[in-house]
Amino acid sequence: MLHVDRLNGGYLGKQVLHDVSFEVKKGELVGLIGLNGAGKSTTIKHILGLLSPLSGQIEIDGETLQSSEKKYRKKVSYIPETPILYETLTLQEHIELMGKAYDVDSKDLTMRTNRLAKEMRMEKQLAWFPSVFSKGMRQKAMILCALVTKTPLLIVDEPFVGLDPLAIRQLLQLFDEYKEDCAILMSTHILETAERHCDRFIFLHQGVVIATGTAAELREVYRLSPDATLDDIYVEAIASEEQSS
Ligand SMILES: Nc1ncnc2c1ncn2[C@@H]1O[C@H](COP(=O)(O)OP(=O)(O)OP(=O)(O)O)[C@@H](O)[C@H]1O
Repeated sequence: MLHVDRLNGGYLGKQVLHDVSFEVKKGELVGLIGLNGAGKSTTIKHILGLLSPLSGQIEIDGETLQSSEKKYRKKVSYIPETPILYETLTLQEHIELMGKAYDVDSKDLTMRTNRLAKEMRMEKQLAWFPSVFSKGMRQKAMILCALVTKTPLLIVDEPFVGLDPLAIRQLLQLFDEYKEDCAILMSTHILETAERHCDRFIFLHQGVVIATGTAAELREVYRLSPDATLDDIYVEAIASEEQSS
């Protein structure tokens, strides 16, 4: 669903990503893991088309920004780490705006909204303005806005910050359903949760992909015992990278 091929990118005068290649297939929830400053958000900004690559290609469900910007943008939705909401629109109006932007059939939109609002315990809040939302409610609002679109690719940046334990569990269940016919790329530092719910992992270090695979595959790569956690694997990956550089 998502193919990132030899991506070199970053900001004006500062290359951050070096030959980054990976893919996320339909049916997968893939964890993008890296230290602070590793380049996770920069990778996400490139996939969302907010930054232009120096070289390389990004394809979502057969489309690139070059082949058709409009089609490409409709194939990806995004849950940002920091909620961005319009203070003059209710949550319901935010969702309607998303529906229009992504051409979601109005019946489907109503059905998805009702269901997701119920599951995320946000039914009452549909009529509220963001100014009266708690931090967690703002985050849940962003989640609802992204999930109603049902795009082939969902990108999620640190989704658990500010959510209560029940909401985290509900969100992970929603991800499980969402990925049945879509793909999800999730950046997170919460390795314990990632280990339990992600199908595969991409380790990004100093703008370079140093390893990809399932937890079992990565344990083999780093010759770790079968009970090594993702945390152990990640620490080993960084140590061996720093030793060899
Ligand atoms: N707007 C910007 N202009 C220039 N450099 C930037 C900009 N944003 C980030 N960077 C740099 O790009 C590099 C990668 O940052 P990025 O935000 O992608 O890291 P990250 O992996 O998402 O980190 P974190 O886990 O802390 O969120 C860092 O060296 C950072 O200083």
